[in-house]
Amino acid sequence: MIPVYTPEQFVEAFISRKTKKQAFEDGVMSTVKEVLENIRNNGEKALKEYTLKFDGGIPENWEVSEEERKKAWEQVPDELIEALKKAADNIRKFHSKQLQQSRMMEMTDDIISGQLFRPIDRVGVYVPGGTAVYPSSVLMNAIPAVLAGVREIVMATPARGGESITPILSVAADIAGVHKIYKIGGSQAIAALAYGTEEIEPVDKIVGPGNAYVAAAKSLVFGDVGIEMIAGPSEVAIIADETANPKFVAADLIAQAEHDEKARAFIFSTSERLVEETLVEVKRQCAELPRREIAEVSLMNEGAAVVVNSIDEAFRLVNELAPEHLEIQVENALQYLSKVKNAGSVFIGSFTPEPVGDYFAGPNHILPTSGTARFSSGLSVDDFVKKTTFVYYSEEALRNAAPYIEKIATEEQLDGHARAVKVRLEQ
Ligand SMILES: NC(=O)c1ccc[n+]([C@@H]2O[C@H](COP(=O)([O-])OP(=O)(O)OC[C@H]3O[C@@H](n4cnc5c(N)ncnc54)[C@H](O)[C@@H]3O)[C@@H](O)[C@H]2O)c1
Ligand SMILES: N[C@H](CO)Cc1c[nH]c[nH+]1
Ligand SMILES: [Zn+2]
Repeated sequence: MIPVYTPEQFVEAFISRKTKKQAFEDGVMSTVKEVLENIRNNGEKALKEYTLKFDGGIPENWEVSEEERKKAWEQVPDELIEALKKAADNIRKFHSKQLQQSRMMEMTDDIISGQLFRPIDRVGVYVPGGTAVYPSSVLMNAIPAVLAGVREIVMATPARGGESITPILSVAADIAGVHKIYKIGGSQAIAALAYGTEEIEPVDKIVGPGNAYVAAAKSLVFGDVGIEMIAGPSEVAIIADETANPKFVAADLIAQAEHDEKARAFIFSTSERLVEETLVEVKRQCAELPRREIAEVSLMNEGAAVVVNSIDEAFRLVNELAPEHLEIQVENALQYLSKVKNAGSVFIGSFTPEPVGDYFAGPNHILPTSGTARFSSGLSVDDFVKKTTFVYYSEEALRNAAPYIEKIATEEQLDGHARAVKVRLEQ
């Protein structure tokens, strides 16, 4: 069910910028533009209209009440709470290493410069909830924001038919440290967070994954608010040699494919036998899967199996592809880490399937997709921090620097700039 490509065909179909599909379909873009404009101009009235239209009901209150949040703890099994707490500990531990202190540098005796690190004040985190429930994404979104010191973290997630949200999301929000939860989804949630309504205060930055409507909305509000990235459907690229286990490889391809019909799962192997056995395994394992239809459509339309001549060729293709997730299932896999140039997150060896990272290991699972790992990185504490530079010059220091500054200012024909220096040194 996964089509087989030659390396050249793969490049043409999945990497070439000329053949790359546009990010969002026209229909999605036009719907989202209308939603954003209407909510920006008409606030609550428009937010209710779209929530009813796209999510089938309007909740009594947008915000999940304290009582609902408390009750949620009674509705979630203890073992699930324990699993989430353990995952949260790992995520906290990993992300706490990303924290940076403001720094001051004495360049000379009379020149000081440095950087202030300040948390963003209000952040909106989007947690998808259309076709699956993602408590793990609550943790991944919010824990780095808490560590960065964000004053208020508000979470938005859809509530089907105007009901409350699934209790596990509320529990995960408490574990992570989310301050407010809104029962709003899709592009209407992004509009409400970006522009505010009579009942919802706007935020400074919106982070988190979502479907095409959410992603398109984030791309359009960027500038009015910050965003971390536009995360598209999930992706995995697996590099496997003849020592890899086809059962494991097939399971990992399916694990991404089951997210979304548009998810992309690729295998690059030096072994024709492994590819053949993996394809058979994929068919067998898909048959047992509750989300089988989604996975099958994804693997058939967006998947690829490529037989390569060497592991080096596999890395060349993968580095051009810049996938969200890369699995290396080859002999002595750790040794190949140095060959990775572009990837959101890497999973090394046969016993590190990608779901280890989705749920538990600690690194973030909100990662760049669609080739954007060429120039961007996964969500981190940095996304919630602003870095403000500062400088201090004494009179003596300015006197020493003046000729250089004046020279460049004059070249730029900005005499006012030159004068701002000169005027201080004239007395
Ligand atoms: N990168 C990550 O870390 C990560 C994590 C979890 C999920 N995901 C991805 O997030 C996506 C989740 O998508 P989802 O749909 O399940 O949830 P979602 O919450 O992103 O989207 C659902 C919302 O979309 C809106 N919507 C649906 N159809 C619409 C239409 N025709 N017009 C306008 N609005 C419409 C509705 O308001 C609905 O509430 C998947 O692609 C999944 O792979 C990514
Ligand atoms: N694999 C997804 C990121 O692409 C994250 C996720 C959440 N839950 C399961 N998986
Ligand atoms: Zn996943």
